[in-house]
Amino acid sequence: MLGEIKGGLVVSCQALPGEPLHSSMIMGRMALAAEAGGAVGIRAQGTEDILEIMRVTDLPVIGIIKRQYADSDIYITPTENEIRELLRTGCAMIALDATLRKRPNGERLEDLAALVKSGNVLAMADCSTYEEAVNAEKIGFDCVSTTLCGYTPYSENLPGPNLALIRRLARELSVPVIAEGKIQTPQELKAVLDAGAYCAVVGGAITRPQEITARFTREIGSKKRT
Ligand SMILES: CC(=O)N[C@H](C=O)[C@@H](O)[C@H](O)[C@H](O)COP(=O)(O)O
Repeated sequence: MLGEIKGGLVVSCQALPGEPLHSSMIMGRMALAAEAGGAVGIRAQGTEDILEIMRVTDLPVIGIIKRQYADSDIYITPTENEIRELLRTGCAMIALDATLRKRPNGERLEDLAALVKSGNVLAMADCSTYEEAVNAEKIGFDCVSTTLCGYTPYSENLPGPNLALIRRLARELSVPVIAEGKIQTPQELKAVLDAGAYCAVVGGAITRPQEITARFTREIGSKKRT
């Protein structure tokens, strides 16, 4: 599967409860549109969306489940329960928070990576810093991503993708480095690949129309009706 996504664009099709497009049917259609536009893979949240996307497209799916636990800030595939749910979908890769923060139920990252791999599924490490990505490679993840850079209190929070981090990781790690997070334009997509990313994941700029609309309205001063 990693070979299939090399050098390409993976589109993240996610709408959580409370978002305007929250619907498996709509996420399936988003994925179809992404496929028609040349995407090489889809990242999706929740078993219903993943199954619908796998039903309507031929693209490999990176599956996650976002869930909050009271005893931890980690919410992207936080525990072995979410991994077991994802393994049942047959998705090609499972991504999980690979930060070094305390996990729910005191679970250990290395055990979770091993659980993913025990299902013959690739494990993707969502990281926020260089050190986290190095650790993820060491404990056996198949690829690392910059998904959480700017989303942990201690990581560098830039308005766009962190090109310096991508460049450093691509130079120093052996596993593929996937650029994910804050890629807003085709030019930024090109820039992350030029910085050495193996492939890139773009979400909101393609699949969250409320964010796209807000980027336009901000430019002219919003005339939101009350
Ligand atoms: C931090 C976090 O929770 N990121 C989530 C991870 O799955 C998604 O909400 C993002 O949309 C995804 O990472 C793609 O990023 P962007 O939408 O910026 O292109």
